[in-house]
Amino acid sequence: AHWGYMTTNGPSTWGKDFPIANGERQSPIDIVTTAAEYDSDVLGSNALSTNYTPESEVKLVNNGHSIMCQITKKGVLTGGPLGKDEYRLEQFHLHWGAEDNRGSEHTVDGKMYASELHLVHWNASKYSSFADAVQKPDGLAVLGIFITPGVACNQFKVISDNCGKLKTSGAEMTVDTTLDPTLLLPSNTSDYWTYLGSLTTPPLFESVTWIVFKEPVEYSKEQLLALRNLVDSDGNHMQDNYRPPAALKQRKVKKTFT
Ligand SMILES: NS(=O)(=O)c1ccc(CCNC(=O)Nc2ccc(Cl)cc2)cc1
Ligand SMILES: [Zn+2]
Repeated sequence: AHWGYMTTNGPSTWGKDFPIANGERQSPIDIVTTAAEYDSDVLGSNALSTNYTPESEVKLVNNGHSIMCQITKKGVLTGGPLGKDEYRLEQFHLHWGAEDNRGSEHTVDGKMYASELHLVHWNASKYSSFADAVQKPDGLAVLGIFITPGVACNQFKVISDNCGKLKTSGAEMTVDTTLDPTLLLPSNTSDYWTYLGSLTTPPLFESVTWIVFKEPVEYSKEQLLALRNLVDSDGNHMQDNYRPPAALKQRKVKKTFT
């Protein structure tokens, strides 16, 4: 059966088809803030920098386990733990709960946020495509942004206002409006945790340099409700589409702030 988030096909069953689920660098993790190591050279050498070109139209897909925005413009992430390598923005998507008390994949000292936004990039300095990079240990970089209920996020409106038209799995649509991925980021992009991990959904490849921002962004209750009204590939409400934290094993989490 297709993997999902229900009892019958959820995270505890993924190891059957994807044995790497119990690997050495799986994601997400619980970020234990006191154990994270301040690493000035992650910060010192060159600050993390994003250079995104605003999308002139927004391509949305309900892929059966999340809502995804496919990026067509050139967008580059570099610096920080990525060094000089340039990572190209490929897509972004989210994970969320049925209620505000859960929904993020990474947790901070055990605290779960209502949702988590993932901006997925692939290493264009070393590989020729996303598919080529997706299985390489330094192939991907994902920005993790925590979402908390509050004021509406204007840049996210194009997604939340169109969830109703993307109800069923496989639904796609192109919205003729601009979207600047930079405006989906928190105001403070200097303070983050970073560690080596994996895709948080099957195929769970251990190819991701994770960069999780400390500062959450706010979405309105209505915007969070719009996500919960999406329907997954089994015809159920797409909710609680998050993987719980995996074992840290022999890894260190670094932080850029004291
Ligand atoms: N939640 S997340 O941000 O960790 C995350 C980001 C990206 C994916 C990509 C899934 N898609 C994929 O794996 N595609 C693929 C697989 C094999 C080949 Cl050979 C080619 C393409 C999954 C989770
Ligand atoms: Zn994700």
